[in-house]
Amino acid sequence: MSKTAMGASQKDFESAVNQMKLLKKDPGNEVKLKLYAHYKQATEGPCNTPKPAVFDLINKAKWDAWNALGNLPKETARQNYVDLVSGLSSSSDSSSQVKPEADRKQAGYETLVMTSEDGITKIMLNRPTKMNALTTQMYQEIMLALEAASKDDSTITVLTGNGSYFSSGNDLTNFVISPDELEERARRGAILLRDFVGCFIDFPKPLVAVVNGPAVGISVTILRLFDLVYASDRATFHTPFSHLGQTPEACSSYTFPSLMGPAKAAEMLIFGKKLTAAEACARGLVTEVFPDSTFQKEVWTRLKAYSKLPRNALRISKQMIRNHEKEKLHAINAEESRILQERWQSDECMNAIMNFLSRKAKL
Ligand SMILES: CCCCC/C=C/CC(=O)SCCNC(=O)CCNC(=O)[C@H](O)C(C)(C)COP(=O)(O)OP(=O)(O)OC[C@H]1O[C@@H](n2cnc3c(N)ncnc32)[C@H](O)[C@@H]1OP(=O)(O)O
Repeated sequence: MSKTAMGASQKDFESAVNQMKLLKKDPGNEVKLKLYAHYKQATEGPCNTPKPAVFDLINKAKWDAWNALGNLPKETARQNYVDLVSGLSSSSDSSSQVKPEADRKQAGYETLVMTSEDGITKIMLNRPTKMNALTTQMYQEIMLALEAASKDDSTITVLTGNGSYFSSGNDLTNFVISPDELEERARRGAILLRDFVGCFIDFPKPLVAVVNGPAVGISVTILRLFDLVYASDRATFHTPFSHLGQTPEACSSYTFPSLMGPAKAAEMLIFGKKLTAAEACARGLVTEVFPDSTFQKEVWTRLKAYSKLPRNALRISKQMIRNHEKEKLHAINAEESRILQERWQSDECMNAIMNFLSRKAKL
């Protein structure tokens, strides 16, 4: 359907709304937000509801999209909605029976690649030239991806990295800010960290880390919140918090001592000892280590077999194992985030980051 001088009729609009309900292919978050915004504008006019809280990510993204339409007339919003749906329907009509890889990829993420196939949703960190260092945008996209994965019809969710690293942890340029912004940014950083870790604590389905290479910082500490951790023998596990003037996060101040004993946990979390994959496996942080040459093949064969197990049984068993600790983990997460909010404003932390950025220090 194309634009006419009269614009789309109410009947065209209603038919587009019905067509959307029949759409088989997920159009991705970006398009869904546009559709939502134009639907609201067409039916209710300019955005008229209070802005959701900053950590209510999904409702805030929806509100932002609607609010961005300003005073766009209802008729124009109706026409835009009809055009958007028409574009989606024709592209899904022309899709072939066997979907190519690009089609299975879900749109709407800039820093991740998210795919769903064979009962497995894979979230791949996708900043290989920066060793998958985690930017603010990436933390937010991972939360959105986990939220989507928790509701899709897959059995297992996997997090992995593209390129040679699993992840080099927090992107240290997240802290490159002027001194007058520091307090506010530290406050927002602590909220983001708490919400990010909270998504892993609450994730309802079996969650698997496919650790394809070295892992640093938060990409190590978060692993204890996964149900399976498979590692290549090329992977290393490094938490250099003290070197950075920082302190443990992702509940590791509690989970690591309970997993490996306080003496071994101290070696990692206080003194920054880097572990090989075999050492991490011996300490219970990693489930199994595979030779790098056969890593992907062996791991994905295993996961495809697991994904055929009864979905609800897997989910309920995961929740039974995890639920005992949930409340405690949320409390620890909040406390660790609060302590880091202070640390990020310390001279020790600022100096360490400046050293990294001026290349005086590398881990
Ligand atoms: C909301 C906030 C939540 C905060 C939660 C807190 C978490 C704490 C942590 O995660 S602490 C861990 C922080 N990570 C680091 O300290 C790692 C820093 N990086 C390095 O030491 C090295 O880059 C390396 C050892 C990971 C890899 O070294 P290598 O020599 O192999 O490669 P390069 O250094 O040349 O890296 C290639 C480019 O990638 C950039 N980069 C890598 N990691 C990070 C990072 N963590 N932050 C920012 N940038 C990173 C690196 O700068 C290179 O970029 P360039 O090509 O533009 O120079």
